[in-house]
Amino acid sequence: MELISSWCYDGSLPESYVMPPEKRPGDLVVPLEKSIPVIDLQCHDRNETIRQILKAGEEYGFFQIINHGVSKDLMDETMNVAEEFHAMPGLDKERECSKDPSGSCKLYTSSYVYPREDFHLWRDALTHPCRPSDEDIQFWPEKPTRYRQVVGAYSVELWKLSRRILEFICQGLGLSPDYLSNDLSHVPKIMINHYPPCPEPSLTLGLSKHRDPTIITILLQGQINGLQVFKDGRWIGVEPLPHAFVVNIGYLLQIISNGKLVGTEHRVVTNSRDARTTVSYFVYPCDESLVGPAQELVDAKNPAIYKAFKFTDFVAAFVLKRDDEAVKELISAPSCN
Ligand SMILES: O=C(O)CCC(=O)C(=O)O
Ligand SMILES: [Fe+2]
Repeated sequence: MELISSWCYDGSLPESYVMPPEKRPGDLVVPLEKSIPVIDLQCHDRNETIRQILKAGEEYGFFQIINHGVSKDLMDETMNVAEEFHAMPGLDKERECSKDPSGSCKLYTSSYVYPREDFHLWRDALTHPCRPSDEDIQFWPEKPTRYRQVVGAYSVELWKLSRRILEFICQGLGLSPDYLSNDLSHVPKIMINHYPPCPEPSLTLGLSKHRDPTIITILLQGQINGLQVFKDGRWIGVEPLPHAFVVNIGYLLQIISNGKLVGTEHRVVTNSRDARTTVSYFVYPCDESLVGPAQELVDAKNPAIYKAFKFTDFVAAFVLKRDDEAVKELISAPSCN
């Protein structure tokens, strides 16, 4: 595995990145729709905010938030250290990401399963847990020098923001506001994605069409286009808005909400001019958590369409094996199989 950002490539796309024609991105420039809702969290009418979040979660599975309480300086600093990290020499990056013998801090290229891929994706990524307590920080990169300080502060703010959004969602669903404030959401992870300029954006992708195996994801996407959402059979672009966060409903929350909210598929296209760096904040359950439709949302009129499963089993089928049949088997209620 060699990081894309470490090569001196000769201007052409290596064969191993060329996707089969049916998987290629097609239209790179898609409408940058204003339709993905932008929600102002400073709105003083809490019920109105909840209504907007629920509607966006049902219709798009995606929304952007502004006036969310995370300072612009901290967002800018986080983006700066994220870019500085990926600009370091490859060996430095590898050294900075090998501090934990259990491998909690990972640097990789393309996806987790690089050796088994039919084709590779045009992205490098750094990921690590980022719980608000200090226990994870000892394994984080120490270079760039401000990494721990800035990403530490960012993790604290994103923890608070994620709690707020989860509370809104729970209330909107008619659940107790703290329904998700437990082991279902207690394992946040940061992922710093880097998509270098790509010689042939029409032949490859930064990230293939996927759903996030999360409860929710909160994304800092910077100023460069690239994120697209699959809605009603077509791709729509998520417009970069200064200092907004993009929030999406994860596949697990789709299941917990018994299909009321949607964990919409999305992808990342590359471009030949600008490098793009993004910071994902993934809200995950603990490994042993049981995930399934909330009982409060299931009745004779709304029978469960999913059954409960252990989060680790989901990771094995969905992330590691990428086996659609195994996922279906694991999550579908017996009558839906
Ligand atoms: O980089 C982006 O715009 C999206 C990243 C993403 O979808 C992910 O990390 O799951
Ligand atoms: Fe994603």
